[in-house]
Amino acid sequence: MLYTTLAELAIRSSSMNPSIVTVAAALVAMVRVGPEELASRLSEVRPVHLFLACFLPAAATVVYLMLRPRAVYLVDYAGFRTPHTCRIPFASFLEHAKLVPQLNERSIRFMTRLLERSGLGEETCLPPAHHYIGTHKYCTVDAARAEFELVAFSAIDDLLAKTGIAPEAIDILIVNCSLFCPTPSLVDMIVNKYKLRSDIRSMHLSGMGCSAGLTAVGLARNLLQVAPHSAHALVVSTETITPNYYLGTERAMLLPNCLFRIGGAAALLSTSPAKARFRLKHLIRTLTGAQDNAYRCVFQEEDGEGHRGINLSKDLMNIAGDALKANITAMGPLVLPASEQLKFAFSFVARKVINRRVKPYIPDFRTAFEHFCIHAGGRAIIDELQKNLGLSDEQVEASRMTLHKFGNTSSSSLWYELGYIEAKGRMRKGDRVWMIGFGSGFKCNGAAWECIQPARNTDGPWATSIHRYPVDIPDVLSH
Ligand SMILES: CC(C)(COP(=O)(O)OP(=O)(O)OC[C@H]1O[C@@H](n2cnc3c(N)ncnc32)[C@H](O)[C@@H]1OP(=O)(O)O)[C@@H](O)C(=O)NCCC(=O)NCCSC(=O)CC(=O)O
Repeated sequence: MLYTTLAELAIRSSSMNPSIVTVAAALVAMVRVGPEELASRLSEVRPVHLFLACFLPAAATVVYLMLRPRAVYLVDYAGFRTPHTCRIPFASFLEHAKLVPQLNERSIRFMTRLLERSGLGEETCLPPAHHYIGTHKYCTVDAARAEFELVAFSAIDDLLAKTGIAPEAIDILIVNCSLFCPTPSLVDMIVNKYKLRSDIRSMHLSGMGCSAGLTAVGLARNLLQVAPHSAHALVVSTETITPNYYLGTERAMLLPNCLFRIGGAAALLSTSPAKARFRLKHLIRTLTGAQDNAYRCVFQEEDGEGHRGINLSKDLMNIAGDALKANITAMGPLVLPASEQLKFAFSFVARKVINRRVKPYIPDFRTAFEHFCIHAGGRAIIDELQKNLGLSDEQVEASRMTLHKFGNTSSSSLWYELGYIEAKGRMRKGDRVWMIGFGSGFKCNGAAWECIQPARNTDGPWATSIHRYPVDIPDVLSH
């Protein structure tokens, strides 16, 4: 009787733990049957039954553990600290542009207008070659390599110093850089510089646009599933600006000259939680390139006069909005609390069944994330996301300030933003971060991280300027 009561108590008090409930239930059953009946039943058990009873659950557990996806962690990351010598205030940028014979007065006026409205500040940087007069003559393959070396090697040096990981411990190396793709590849340059192992798995993602940083993280996550336990994957994300200065007069191709700036970041991922700072919870990739307008909205081409550049479509904001919708439809169920999902489901059903004019419910992602890193692709992108996701000014502060301080640094902008949040001391253990990248293709990639260990110091690209941020960014900058 006492045993029965104890077991029943155990069942009640352990309502949250199924294994305790199972053991307690077995105990109750045994007590109810009685010792003699139990002994006679046990004597009927044959060795084969015992073997199967032990072996099958053990085998199932081993198979489950082997097939279960391994958790992937961000050990740490480091952003390239832009040197003061590469700074390009608006006045210098425009004065320099006036000296480029291919650019006419109308183009200069247009670029001036764009810069004033772009959300960029006076401290963004261009690579050394863009500071020379007669720029195009200096934009050689050697100069482009030098830019990559400056950015990537500095970021990797910082990362290795921070993490204390030796280069030989790197098992996987992925570089994403969209527009500069030399041979030997950028990956080979890193292997050569750091004398990495000959059995390293290495990949260079080119032509994949500004959202490729998260594509690289997703690829690293997948490769880490089949690598030895506790393997390390180094991801380097950058865009080499040197060979991409547009020298024509097409407005849609002049826009990148005004927005893109030098920058890059290195991130170390591992399946080992030791020393890790963040855990990768989810990564969702959306590619809408099957639609012609989405495919062509960020397009490298030659203009009518043969000048090569990147054509940014005016339709980009609508296309990005559609890609975002598809991405959050997949991300939402994984991260949103049940209440938000129910509200969304009700509005969906109401629209389908009752009236199509019922406003669709946009889930409140602030219930799922404490921090947001939105690709700093341009002021309009951040404005649009802030509006669509109902984010506060503080929640988009990291994106706006990154655009102001560093410009559009392509895929590395997300890491500068994470760095901003940490440098401001806003990251807490357990906080959830949503990174949203956009880029040519057209792609929208999203990653959800959980903080395990906030940064211990503010060393990094924001170290010398964080005390001046946030700054006020007017819609139109007046000089
Ligand atoms: C450039 C802006 C800051 C300007 O903002 P404003 O709202 O103040 O002004 P606006 O939109 O009226 O534009 C000002 C003038 O520029 C012109 N204009 C704007 N965008 C243009 C475009 N893509 N092509 C040609 N002209 C363009 C407008 O017609 C207008 O000229 P007029 O007054 O004469 O009509 C903003 O439009 C912006 O942030 N756009 C998004 C930039 C972008 O595409 N970023 C993604 C980069 S790609 C990326 O990051 C990923 C990747 O590469 O993979």
